[in-house]
Amino acid sequence: MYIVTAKEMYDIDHYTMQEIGIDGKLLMENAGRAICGKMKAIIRKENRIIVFAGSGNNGGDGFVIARTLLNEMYDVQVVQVVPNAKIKGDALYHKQLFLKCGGTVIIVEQEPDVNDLVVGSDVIIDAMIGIGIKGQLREPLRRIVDLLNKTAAYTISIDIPSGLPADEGMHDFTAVQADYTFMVGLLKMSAFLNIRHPFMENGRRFPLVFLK
Ligand SMILES: NC(=O)C1=CN([C@@H]2O[C@H](COP(=O)(O)OP(=O)(O)OC[C@H]3O[C@@H](n4cnc5c(N)ncnc54)[C@H](OP(=O)(O)O)[C@@H]3O)[C@@H](O)[C@H]2O)[C@H](O)CC1
Ligand SMILES: [K+]
Repeated sequence: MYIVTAKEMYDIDHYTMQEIGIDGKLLMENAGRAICGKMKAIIRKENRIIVFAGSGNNGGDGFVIARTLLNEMYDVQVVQVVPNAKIKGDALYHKQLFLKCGGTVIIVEQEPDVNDLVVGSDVIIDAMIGIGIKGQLREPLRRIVDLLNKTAAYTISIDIPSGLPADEGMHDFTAVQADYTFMVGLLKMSAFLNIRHPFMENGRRFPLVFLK
């Protein structure tokens, strides 16, 4: 079993893209589809599902997941937690595919009633930030994480619960208390550090799934 730091994961991704030649868009597609395949054991067609998508590639994974679920007739929409200008590169490509497939993207800064959306949902998919997190969560993510942690909806985090530090060295933080976490590629060190214990003590599980 390999457990990697954020830097090691980035090095492996870089090697996969630059040396092997697999395009980043394809890596993202594979990650999102593999997670969807496993997720179907947890979610149901009648569930109202919201994907919270952030600005980086973790958000890109979220757009792939949203499109895959939409195309399989799940009731899913995306809440984008950053302005449009922040979505770039591979994530923007997958956002556009989702929109062209008929998907709905609600942008947090234009939507005052995110709370109402969350209250009316059964499943939250947290694709706001993965291993690219730096320091403590900034607004509006901090407020959204607090909101998600109060909801009764089943919360599934992609790669790591948003806000959880990717590596050692940080102890004061706010993060999503996930009911389930799907890790992308390899197991991340953050899952094995003492810092994750408060998330378990709060009564929510943090199981790991290793996806090749
Ligand atoms: N391993 C694989 O096979 C693959 C993994 N993928 C997924 O990609 C993420 C890592 O993607 P990356 O773009 O490097 O980073 P993130 O999406 O986690 O986050 C970057 C964005 O987050 C913003 N940010 C950073 N710190 C904060 C903070 N404290 N508060 C708020 N926002 C923050 C940052 O914004 P800036 O304005 O600071 O630049 C970034 O926009 C990995 O976890 C996997 O899920 C890929 O799909 C490829 C395959
Ligand atoms: K996440």
